[in-house]
Amino acid sequence: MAEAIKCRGRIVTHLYIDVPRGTIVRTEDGAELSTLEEERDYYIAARGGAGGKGNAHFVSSADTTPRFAQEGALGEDRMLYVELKILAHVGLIGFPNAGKSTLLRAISRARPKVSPYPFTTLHPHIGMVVQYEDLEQVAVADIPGLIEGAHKNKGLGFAFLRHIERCLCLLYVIDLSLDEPWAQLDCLKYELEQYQDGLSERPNAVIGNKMDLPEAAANFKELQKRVNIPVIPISAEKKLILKNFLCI
Ligand SMILES: Nc1nc2c(ncn2[C@@H]2O[C@H](COP(=O)(O)OP(=O)(O)OP(=O)(O)O)[C@@H](O)[C@H]2O)c(=O)[nH]1
Ligand SMILES: [Mg+2]
Repeated sequence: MAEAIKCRGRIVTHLYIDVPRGTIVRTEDGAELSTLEEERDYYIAARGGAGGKGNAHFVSSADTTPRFAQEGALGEDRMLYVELKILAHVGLIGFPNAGKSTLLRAISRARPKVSPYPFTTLHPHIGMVVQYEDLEQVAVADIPGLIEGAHKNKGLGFAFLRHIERCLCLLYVIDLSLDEPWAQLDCLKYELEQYQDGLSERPNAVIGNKMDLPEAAANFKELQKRVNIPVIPISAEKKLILKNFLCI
């Protein structure tokens, strides 16, 4: 979502927008003015007006200590919209009920709601996950569930797909308790591709969830045969990675 900010340049001083990396600055009608990509990028949101003449300028033999100073001109006054382009490093992509929120709860301190019915998550939740030695953190976004036809704006539709566009890599979360789980993966990728060419091929991995359920093991093996990258078998609910199934 773009956020509106009102900018007023003061006299002489300009007003700079100081925002996180990957922010787009837009006008009220949506035209892009600037993208702030790097750490020290800035955008002059509103220019300050010219300064007035100070007291010293009005010194004369008749008035050696003038108490008068000229006011400067007013600066620009603008309404701009700022939109954060990058939502997270990793986006959790899956059908409703696949266990995305359960997974985010298992790997971070984020607390998105979990329940046994679809469309529990309506807005993205971000969890900060691993803290590496260099203190770099990985932001993982739990994104609302996708359904077939999302690219035609079905279900949560475009809103959902727009969030995915803002993730650097994707984790496809597949519910292994359902028959033919590869159909979930094909459908998810198809919807992403229909929305934007190449989106489904962002750096990605496949997570097979709900491995604690009896029917999941057979489905996992079949899914693994059909995709050309390793599927990671987990139970988000039990906080387990089933290493004996891993084919890495
Ligand atoms: N048995 C089992 N159940 C799970 C597992 N992970 C999630 N669930 C259950 O699946 C249901 C849906 O989980 P959520 O995490 O809410 O699913 P979601 O993908 O976030 O769903 P939406 O928000 O609707 O997109 C809940 O009842 C969870 O308890 C798992 O590893 N094993
Ligand atoms: Mg959810």
